[in-house]
Amino acid sequence: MSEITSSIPLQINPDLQEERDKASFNVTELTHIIYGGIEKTKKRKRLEKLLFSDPFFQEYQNVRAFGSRSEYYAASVKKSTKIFKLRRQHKWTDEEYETVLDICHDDLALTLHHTMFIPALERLATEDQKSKWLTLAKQYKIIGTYAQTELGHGTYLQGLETTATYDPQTREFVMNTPTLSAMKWWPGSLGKSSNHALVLATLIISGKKYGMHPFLVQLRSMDDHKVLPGVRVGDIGAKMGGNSVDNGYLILDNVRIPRNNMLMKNAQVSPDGKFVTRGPSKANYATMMLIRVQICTMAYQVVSSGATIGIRYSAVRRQSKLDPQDREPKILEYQTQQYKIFPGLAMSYAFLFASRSLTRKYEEAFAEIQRGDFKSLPELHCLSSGLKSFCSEHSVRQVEIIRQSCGGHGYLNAAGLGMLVNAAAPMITVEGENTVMYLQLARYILKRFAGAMSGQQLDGSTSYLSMDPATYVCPVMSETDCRNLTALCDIYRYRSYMTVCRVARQVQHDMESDMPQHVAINKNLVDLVRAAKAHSYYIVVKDFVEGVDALVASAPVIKVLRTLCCFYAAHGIAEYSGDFLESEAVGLHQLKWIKNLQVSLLGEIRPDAVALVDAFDYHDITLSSALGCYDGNAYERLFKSTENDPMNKEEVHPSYYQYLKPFMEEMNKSKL
Ligand SMILES: CC/C=C\C/C=C\C/C=C\CCCC(=O)SCCNC(=O)CCNC(=O)[C@H](O)C(C)(C)COP(=O)(O)OP(=O)(O)OC[C@H]1O[C@@H](n2cnc3c(N)ncnc32)[C@H](O)[C@@H]1OP(=O)(O)O
Ligand SMILES: Cc1cc2nc3c(=O)[nH]c(=O)nc-3n(C[C@H](O)[C@H](O)[C@H](O)COP(=O)(O)OP(=O)(O)OC[C@H]3O[C@@H](n4cnc5c(N)ncnc54)[C@H](O)[C@@H]3O)c2cc1C
Repeated sequence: MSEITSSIPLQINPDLQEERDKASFNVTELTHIIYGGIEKTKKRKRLEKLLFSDPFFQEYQNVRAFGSRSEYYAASVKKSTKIFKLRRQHKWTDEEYETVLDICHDDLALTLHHTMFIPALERLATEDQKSKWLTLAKQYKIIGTYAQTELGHGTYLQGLETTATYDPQTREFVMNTPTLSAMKWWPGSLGKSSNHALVLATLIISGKKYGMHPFLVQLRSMDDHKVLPGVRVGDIGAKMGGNSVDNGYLILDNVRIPRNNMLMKNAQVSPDGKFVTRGPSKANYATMMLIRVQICTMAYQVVSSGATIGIRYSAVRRQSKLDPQDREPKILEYQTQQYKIFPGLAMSYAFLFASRSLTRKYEEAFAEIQRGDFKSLPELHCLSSGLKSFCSEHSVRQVEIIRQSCGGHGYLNAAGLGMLVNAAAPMITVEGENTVMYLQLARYILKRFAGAMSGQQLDGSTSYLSMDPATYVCPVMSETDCRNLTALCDIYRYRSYMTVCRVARQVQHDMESDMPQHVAINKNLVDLVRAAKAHSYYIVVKDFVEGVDALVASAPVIKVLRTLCCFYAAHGIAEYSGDFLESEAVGLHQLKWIKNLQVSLLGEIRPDAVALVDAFDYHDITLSSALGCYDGNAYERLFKSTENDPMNKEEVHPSYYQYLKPFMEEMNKSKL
């Protein structure tokens, strides 16, 4: 009788335990730092226990892995409603609710209601409108989405074709989709879930266009969820990932809504059709900025989840030989394996500090904006655009590298990595496609650089553009200097300065050669994006260094974070060495030292790798990975996962009787 069963051992895999035993720092201390203190960690654990004691959350994983699209969507609606009900029952604060969403770590079918519809009402509605709709939305008496993107335009908001034409006779707006390309296409939770949508449309009064404004449109009956007259709505189809969400299309055929359904915090239309605006013209873009900031945090969650799976698995997977006399080593021993996974580990901590710093700046600026002071808006728009792009681009790429580092098993859904990559991939596109967002930052940097050239004193994230480049001497004079975080940060700053300076000069030169501005800009777009990336890299490194410097923690925790920070900065210089050399931020000697350091840091990080991912403290259900489970019993869990596979339900699959059996019979009879 075979001893092989699909039961999961009760004990931790000794290979993983060995890693935990040799950690140089206290994991719990780092967990508290990551989650903002002991109380917050405890609260998160309580919420986790409450959620995951319900067997539904375990069952949900199976539907996610093996269910049809429709079953997955239905389970996700159930999950959303369960969470909404729990929120009411336990009177969760907004912060507690955010924590629950982080724990769930998965696209909820009704996610847009929470992530965009409510924040948009908060930002774009008047106080009167809020007391009506925000209250209804928060009580889930209406379910809404944010319908901005159209089939023809997502990026270029001035090109949106949906119209809201004011009719002063009836004091209504007529909402219309005039062309195929004008139909709303992509909004999450639109296809099947929402009964309301915040529709972003071009306002027209007496034939004159007044730009993009938000309008609340009811789509479905509140009695039976049937689609209302004049409305056509549906799901846009299966996607690479995120298939629990019903991204939808919407066609409005001259649907009339009351005047008060235009959200009028930033601009009003009076009953007799007069248009009055308040605040800057981009005030209606406020919700997008919030989500861009949140995407940086999502990028941290994505890459830290990937790193957790990759590192735990690499500590229990043994393969090949290093020492011919010894047993097969853990794959984590191979330097090449460390080189694939540790950049993701270091990036996780870099993005933790960078997203924290960005969120703080956002909250400060948002408070000012609420008071009617918009002075920090341009800086915040550009900082969030750049970091959203940088963090999403790097995290998605890194998790794919980690997936590859897990060999064949990384390709299984049960590994959790493919789903993670596919669910995270849209971060690159949503809330402003990354290239477009980098270019928003580049445009701002060019203006600031021109200001600095004309003697303006700059503040904020671009203040370094007023530096005198002639004073720069590479601060790394010896191999030991390479460990100096301030020196590494200075190298990034100078590389960014030079990249900006070069493209600014080129654009200026092209324009002085009588090239129209738009031609000169287009001729330099690649370098403009490169400048925006260099600036964003500098900001992330700076936030990491400053974050670690400001930490109040034990010496071992500080030491391990400084090592990671050093590795993150050194790895970036090695990876983009061409840019660093070209800008003369480093010379060949320094580059060689930094590359050597990068490799030797792999060995320094190695003993703490498992502890560093344990500190993220992800629940197994949140990670949803047979390879990355806390107990390290990866093989048992992989085998166990096959039990739920509908392919294994019957010993003989129905397709055998339908196709294979008759085919085999035919083949056996054949004389050929
Ligand atoms: C694990 C999880 C994984 C995945 C998650 C996936 C999905 C779930 C999450 C979210 C759902 C996604 C929801 C959406 O995608 S909603 C749709 C989002 N759409 C966009 O973001 C559109 C992008 N386009 C734009 O924002 C704009 O069109 C633009 C590119 C910025 C250009 O705007 P435009 O009006 O044409 O302006 P310009 O003429 O180019 O610039 C004028 C001036 O305005 C400044 N500006 C632009 N935007 C802003 C802003 N938001 N705030 C402040 N200022 C802004 C711009 O810098 C320029 O300034 P100048 O001083 O240079 O004139
Ligand atoms: C999963 C998912 C969920 C979404 N959810 C929502 C939602 O809830 N609500 C909503 O309204 N929308 C939603 N969207 C739409 C999303 O916001 C848009 O797809 C996004 O803004 C990008 O716009 P686009 O698709 O028009 O890309 P395009 O602009 O067509 O981009 C295509 C290419 O053109 C390039 N390009 C475009 N303009 C420029 C330029 N000016 N300079 C240089 N290059 C340029 C881009 O860099 C890119 O390479 C969602 C999309 C996805 C994938």
